[in-house]
Amino acid sequence: MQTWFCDLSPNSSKSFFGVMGRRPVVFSSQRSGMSVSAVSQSLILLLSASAVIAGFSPEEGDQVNRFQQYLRIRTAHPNPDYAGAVSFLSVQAVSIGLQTLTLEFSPGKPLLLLSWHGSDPSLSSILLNSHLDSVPAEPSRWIHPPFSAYRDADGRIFARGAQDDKCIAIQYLEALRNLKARRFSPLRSIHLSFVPDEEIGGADGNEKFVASGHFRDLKVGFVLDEGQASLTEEFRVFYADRLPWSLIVNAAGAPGHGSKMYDGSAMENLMECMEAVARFRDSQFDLVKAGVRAGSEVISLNPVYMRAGTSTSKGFVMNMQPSEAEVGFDLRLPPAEDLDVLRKRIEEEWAPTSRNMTHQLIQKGPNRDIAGLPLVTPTNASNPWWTVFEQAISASGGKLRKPEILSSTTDARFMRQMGIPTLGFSPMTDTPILLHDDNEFLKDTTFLNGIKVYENVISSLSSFRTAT
Ligand SMILES: CSCC[C@H](NC=O)C(=O)O
Ligand SMILES: [Zn+2]
Ligand SMILES: [Zn+2]
Repeated sequence: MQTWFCDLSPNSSKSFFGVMGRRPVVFSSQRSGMSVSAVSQSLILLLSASAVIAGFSPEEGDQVNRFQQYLRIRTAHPNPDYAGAVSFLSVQAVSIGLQTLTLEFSPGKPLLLLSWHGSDPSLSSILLNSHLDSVPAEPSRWIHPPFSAYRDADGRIFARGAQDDKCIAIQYLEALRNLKARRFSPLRSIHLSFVPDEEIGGADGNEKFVASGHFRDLKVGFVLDEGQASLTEEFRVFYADRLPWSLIVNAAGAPGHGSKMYDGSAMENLMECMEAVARFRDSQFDLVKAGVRAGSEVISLNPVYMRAGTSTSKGFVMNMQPSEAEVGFDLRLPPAEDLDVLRKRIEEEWAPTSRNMTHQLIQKGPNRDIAGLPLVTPTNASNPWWTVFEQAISASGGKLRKPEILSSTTDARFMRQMGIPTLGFSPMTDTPILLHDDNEFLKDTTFLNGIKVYENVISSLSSFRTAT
């Protein structure tokens, strides 16, 4: 493994991320001798710009300003500016006094790891995770450009990533900045990971990180990762993700004249598949509509593409029935679901070979932890971390809604796979849920309140003695 000193001067990010060696490459470590002059150059640039915002203290104005700066980095797929994001966050980390380490498990996909060492190294650490990347945005559909971080008269800050999940990245950092200023001293080490590629499945990001020696050496006992906004005054917390599957069904059949009705065409076979799938989908959705189950407690299933027809440079041929047709589905399964039952249903009802159908099932990530258990973090007294977390939320004057399963899927599943208790939590109350949506925003006051919540949560978790 190679080690590189970090140069945080404004123009350096392209060059130092361009250097590759055997994986993972360690690019920087403050401890191992970061260039002071290069860092201070960036710090002067950053810290001299004190932001004055009416109604906020100078410190709060600066915190909002730093959030906006991070939001302006173009981290959307398919070409996220990982180097820019890591460079910005590294400068923040140095200004706070955190140890920095940049890892690269996959070329061009850096992972930033920050550490504040606790006074009792025999205790396990806590890890605060967020992802660097964002989903794309369609600027024409936004009322303010998606990478402007425009703050309107109501304090709403518009940006792709404002909720998902650049807010928590800066809130973690600002909470640590405040704790340092209060001379807080953690018993347990506090680590922050900023990982690439969560939005596209995490295979080159967190999945590789948790399997590495770097991760093992952190001795992580508990993880906080992203959650979702809450429409009410209660915070939401997530103890599991749904398991993501991609299903591709191919149907074959005799081609024929568009005017002829006959049995066994590829399209007829595919329609049979779609009808069977639609019946199952209704059975699940009806449970949600009737209020019997939450949306994340059923199996969701949605067609995401269809491919069929005989096409020429002039378009589809309208009087030919094709010999092949294909449909792709996004499926999400609650964590304790019996996978074999669903596999059997696919084989027998949705894509039976007897109807000339084949299928491909791609499971994205693990569904069991290293002990063979479902990827679920207990939210009761059996998990002392839960108790500490819950009490810290109450102590900060917050209320928690009943713990939920997350509808979608995050990198938390990789930490749960290692048997580490992991909660999904983003402190956003009274906020519309706008992740992956147009006009994603977060209010400045909600953002600032989240910093206070994390101060309580992080200080409690890192002072907690009895769990190992
Ligand atoms: C299939 S894993 C992809 C992870 C992605 N995460 C956020 O949206 C999701 O689609 O849920
Ligand atoms: Zn996210
Ligand atoms: Zn997302």
